[in-house]
Amino acid sequence: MQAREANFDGLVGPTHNYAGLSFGNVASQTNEKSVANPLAAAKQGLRKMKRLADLGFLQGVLPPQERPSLRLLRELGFSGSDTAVIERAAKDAPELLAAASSASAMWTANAATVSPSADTRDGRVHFTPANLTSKLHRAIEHEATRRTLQAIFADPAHFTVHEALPGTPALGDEGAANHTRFCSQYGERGVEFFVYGRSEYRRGPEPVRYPARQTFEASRAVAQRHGLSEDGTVYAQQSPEVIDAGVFHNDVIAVGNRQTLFCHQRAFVDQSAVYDQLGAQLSKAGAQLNVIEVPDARVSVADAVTSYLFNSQLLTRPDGRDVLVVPQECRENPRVAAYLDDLVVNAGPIDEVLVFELRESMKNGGGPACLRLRVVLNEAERQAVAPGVWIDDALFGRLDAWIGKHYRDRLAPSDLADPKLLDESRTALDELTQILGLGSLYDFQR
Ligand SMILES: N=C(N)NCCC[C@H](NC(=O)CCC(=O)O)C(=O)O
Repeated sequence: MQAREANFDGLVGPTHNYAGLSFGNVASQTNEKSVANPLAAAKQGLRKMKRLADLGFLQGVLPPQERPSLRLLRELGFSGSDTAVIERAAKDAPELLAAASSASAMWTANAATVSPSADTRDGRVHFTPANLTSKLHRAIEHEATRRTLQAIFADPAHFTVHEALPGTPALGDEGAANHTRFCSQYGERGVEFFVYGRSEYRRGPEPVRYPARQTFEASRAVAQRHGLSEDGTVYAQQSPEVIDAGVFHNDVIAVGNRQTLFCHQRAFVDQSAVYDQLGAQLSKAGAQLNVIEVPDARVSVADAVTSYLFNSQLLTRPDGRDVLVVPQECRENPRVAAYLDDLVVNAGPIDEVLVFELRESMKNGGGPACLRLRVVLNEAERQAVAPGVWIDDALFGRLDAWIGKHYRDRLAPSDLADPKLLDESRTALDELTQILGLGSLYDFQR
């Protein structure tokens, strides 16, 4: 059956800020306490969506979550009116207020793991929202993510949206950032590639400096509940040394699409065995794996982490050409820029590089690939998606105006103490659900 890949980007929320919440994510730590520009952040992300939609890609949008999360703050013991809760948290535990205020749901590669219907036993598209247990500010996302996915992918004849896995270290799950699907054509049965950072029960190498967020046990559980076949599944361990160098998700060191895996030489434990296994499974699905491996000598892991070369989107255009969507930072690093120039000249599978300015998100460790959730859909499934979330000229115009009306252009860490931010945020989100036609998504609307 014919199918296409859709990308659903997270719309940056009005509380976008730099709180240094992600230990192990170099950009988040480096930019802690710098002043953010939520308006610019949201517009940068929206422009990426618009340009990709203009190029003929199927482009959707996922709404931000309600922040600050009063629910979290109340669960943590702050009480009284909403204003009193925020003022008290700002005074007694600003780090908890920051966690409750993060706009991190914008990185929708961490929203869920998605298996297309061609791969699943029951022929439905399966979604498992990621529990994101590794970080408090992210562990509070999955319930709202599930609600949003259910509102958008509502038809049970086509879609199954699971609960997140239990939130415990043994089952740490970071969603599609550690999952790649290979196939010959999108609508054909594919091979789903799960990359984990550590295993809770099988002894193996582990990073020593920074946390491994994804476990083998979580990856396997997702594959099982999605009803994937053994032939259609490959597991690999991320190299612990690169996690210790700041590669907190696999999508910071590798990206794949259809038959192509674009990755760094040091991405995986026992890398050649990983290629062999992937190649063997993929050949059973009628496709031949093509690996573009970037040598350390040309681009170091440190360069990959600062430029986000591998946090690119590898997309197949409707005319069959493959394009690589990279952040501006790749052009600013001379070694990465030279590598990309050669890649295109050498007439490999990548025909064109598209460069995007995503500085506000990048400063928190979120590149083009972090900002999107891939969902492969056949025509009937595409018809069943809530219609208001597809980016076209009209929706772009409405969202652009909505951002301009509601977002601040400056948000310093001390501004999180301002209770007006909650009202501004709720007013904006209330209007947004009408724009997207998603009904009452948020707690404050219920
Ligand atoms: N690689 C992918 N797919 N996603 C990137 C997620 C970045 C996010 N940053 C943050 O959450 C920083 C928030 C702060 O520090 O304010 C994270 O570390 O989980």
